[in-house]
Amino acid sequence: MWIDLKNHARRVEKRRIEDLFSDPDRAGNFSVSALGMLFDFSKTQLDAEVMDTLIALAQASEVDARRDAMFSGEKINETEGRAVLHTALRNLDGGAVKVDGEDVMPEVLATLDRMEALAEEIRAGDFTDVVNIGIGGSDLGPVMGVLALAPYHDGPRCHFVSNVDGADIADTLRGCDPARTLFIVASKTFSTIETLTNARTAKAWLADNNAPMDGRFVALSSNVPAAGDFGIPADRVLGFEDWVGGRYSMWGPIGLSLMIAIGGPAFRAFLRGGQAMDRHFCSAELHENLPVLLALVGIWHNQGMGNGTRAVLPYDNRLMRLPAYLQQLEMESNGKSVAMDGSDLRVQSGPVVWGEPGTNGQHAFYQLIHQGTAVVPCEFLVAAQGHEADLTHHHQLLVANCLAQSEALMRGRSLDEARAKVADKFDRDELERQARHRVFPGNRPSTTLIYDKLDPETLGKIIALYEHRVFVEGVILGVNSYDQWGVELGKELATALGPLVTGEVPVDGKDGSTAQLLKFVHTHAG
Ligand SMILES: O=P(O)(O)OC[C@H]1O[C@](O)(CO)[C@@H](O)[C@@H]1O
Repeated sequence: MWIDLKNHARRVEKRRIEDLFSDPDRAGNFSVSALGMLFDFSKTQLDAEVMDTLIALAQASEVDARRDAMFSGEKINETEGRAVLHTALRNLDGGAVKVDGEDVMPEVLATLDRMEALAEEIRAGDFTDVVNIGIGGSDLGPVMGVLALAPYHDGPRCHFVSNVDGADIADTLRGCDPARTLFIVASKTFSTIETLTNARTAKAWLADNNAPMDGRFVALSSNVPAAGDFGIPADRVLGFEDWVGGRYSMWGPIGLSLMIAIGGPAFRAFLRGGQAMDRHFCSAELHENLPVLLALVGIWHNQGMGNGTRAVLPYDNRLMRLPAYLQQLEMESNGKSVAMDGSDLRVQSGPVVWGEPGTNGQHAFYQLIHQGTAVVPCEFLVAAQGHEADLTHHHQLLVANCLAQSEALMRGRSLDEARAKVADKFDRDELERQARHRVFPGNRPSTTLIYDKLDPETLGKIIALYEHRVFVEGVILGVNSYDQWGVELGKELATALGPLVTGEVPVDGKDGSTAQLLKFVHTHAG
């Protein structure tokens, strides 16, 4: 079937996407509306035959069966021997979920209640600032969510420190009052060097400012003993199980900073949004299933058309960290070249994901998207409504820009149109040269996800949509989307290089480049 996909790509490559709209039903046939959102993928080269192949691919990969296995607590993360049940964290009223025969829901719901009580205590206390210290999945979800739901904030200010670069914590703490700042140490393993280093610095900052440590730290971790060793008592630790992957963890304790910012009821609305997407994913037919369709469009572009990257372009400024969040979600999950069974992957691994919010990206990298030689499939996201009732003209302009971009990518501008644009400015010879620079090839694919308004429930739906998209793409590629062995080697080498950087250990046996860089550090570090 991979061959069929390539053959389809060859069949359609010269065709104009625009021409496909001579079929008056195209927009309706190549879009799906569910849960208050519309996913339009009609501005792509997909046609009924390609769709048949993609659906057949999903069926042959047993997406349905794998999905059911995931939701029922089977250990589908085979390389780590773990179940994958972040969905249980938002299963507010969905009944039992069993792992090794035991229902995990009573513990999940009790933890959610504890989390809410703690969040309310912090919101009602006299903290002005809350600093979440975490990295990767223990940072990107909460930071993305806190920015996304700014209109719902009524708690203390939330900051996020992730980078081991001392600049991150120093710049953050400069604006905080030691007497009124609470630290959240978010680390599933409680062993991540960046997070522990920052947490120790936070502790020292309190001590240096004669502020008590008591009641000033909360830990979010699966490793309660390690949090205890750090000095955070068990009653200030919110735990979660190993069946919640780091990049899928913002629905549970790791989302505490978001809950502190927006309050328990709004956080539960976020969970309800995720749960609604789970139900849709589990019940809708493949050809009407939002996550499946988003995944199939991704597979088509990445594997069929051979596009190595995809851009995520939210026309929603508060989703400014969504591209970064999706980079981890998608690239840590599906950036693999070994299949689940240990064999070499016979297709490309998942694509590079990147992006920026519109309209800012338009004034930065859209030049390449429109006129560069590589085709970058674009995924637009936009709300029908903004939050700023007195600034509707801004929102209308934002929407117009979003729609204009997908139209421009598809239509392009022909040489004749370009000539007409500049005909009165140049003489005949110069006109030809100038016109060529103003040609847009067009025929560049994009999809648009449009929703009512970015409220907590909608954010929950969008994030769960992308999570399941990654899962479906992973199943079709044949990889394990839930491990991340590719991050290990760098961590090991950084630990080994530490004493070489400090000079405790001589630089022996290193490659010439690394040795030269170390030498520069030693002579310039001051
Ligand atoms: O929450 P932890 O255990 O500190 O891990 C942070 C991040 O590090 C990784 O393990 C590797 O980058 C991510 O998967 C994870 O989100």
